[in-house]
Amino acid sequence: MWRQHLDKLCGSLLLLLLAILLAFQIGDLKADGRVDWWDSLGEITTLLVAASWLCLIVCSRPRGPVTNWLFAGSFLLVFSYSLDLLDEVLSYPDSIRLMSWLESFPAPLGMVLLTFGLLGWHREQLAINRQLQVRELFLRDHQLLDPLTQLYGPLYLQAVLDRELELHRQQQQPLSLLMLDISGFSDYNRRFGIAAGDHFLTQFSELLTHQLRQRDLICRYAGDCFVALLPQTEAATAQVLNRHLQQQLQQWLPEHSIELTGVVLEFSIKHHQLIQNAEAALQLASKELARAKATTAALQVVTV
Ligand SMILES: Nc1nc2c(ncn2[C@@H]2O[C@H](COP(=O)(O)OP(=O)(O)OP(=O)(O)O)[C@@H](O)[C@H]2O)c(=O)[nH]1
Repeated sequence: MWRQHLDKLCGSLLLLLLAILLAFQIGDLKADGRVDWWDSLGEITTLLVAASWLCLIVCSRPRGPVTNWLFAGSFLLVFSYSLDLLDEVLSYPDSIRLMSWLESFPAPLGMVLLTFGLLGWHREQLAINRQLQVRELFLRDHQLLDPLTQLYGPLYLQAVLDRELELHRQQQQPLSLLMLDISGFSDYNRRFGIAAGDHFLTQFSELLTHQLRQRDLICRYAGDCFVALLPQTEAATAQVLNRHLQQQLQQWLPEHSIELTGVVLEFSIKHHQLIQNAEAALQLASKELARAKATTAALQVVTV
């Protein structure tokens, strides 16, 4: 997991190194007797705790905005506390205030960023919990769940889509379906092996689960094909979601030529007689997906 954050880690380490070099450039070493060892011990402990937060974040979090907040927050703490510790062994001329600012300002800013990140993490966790609660209702029926990704399978999707189509007709509310295919996945399997492919599918399913809302339903429709059913959603929102997922995937796997091909079916009230049931809708989406792949379009939008 930490490899995903290599760019951030290198950039941050460089910044810290530059600040330390600057401190040695500006400051002079204090004589031994002037070092307050108890104070230093406290500062070393604080620095180690902040550094361990940073390690935990890079080892356990996928790339994304919430991780960026958490990373930036904890890095600023590490930055501030490192310079604070240097302050114990270096003394700076009274006329130069720069080191004092670099020591003092990043810590409170880091706290604020960390708080934003924790709020995001909290929201994410609530969304996952909600998904888990809904899933729990169906756990006894193992046929409905895909054993690898623990997402719903096509049988459950079909049942819910039939119900949603009925509601859509009765209540005339917008409804969209996003079908996504991972292009280049068989190549990924060949290069890295089936186990790595399985891991990829599991991670991708988690990414989908994080990105969608409480009312959305995510299913693994076939091997590398996923469907998100988006009630009360216009096609434009589904397109934004698709774009967002594309970006996440590019960041996550920049070195592999894996891409998403998507189809958005927007069920319009006017044309609803064209699509009678879930089976017909899924067949149409599969057909449009094949067409999008043939024309190398990233996304096909169809109103039915
Ligand atoms: N690791 C792994 N691979 C799977 C699983 N289910 C299906 N696959 C593989 O997924 C691939 C799906 O085939 P394709 O849709 O032709 O793969 P693709 O390379 O993405 O081809 P295009 O979508 O046409 O670009 C096949 O290589 C399957 O072996 C699974 O559970 N785990």
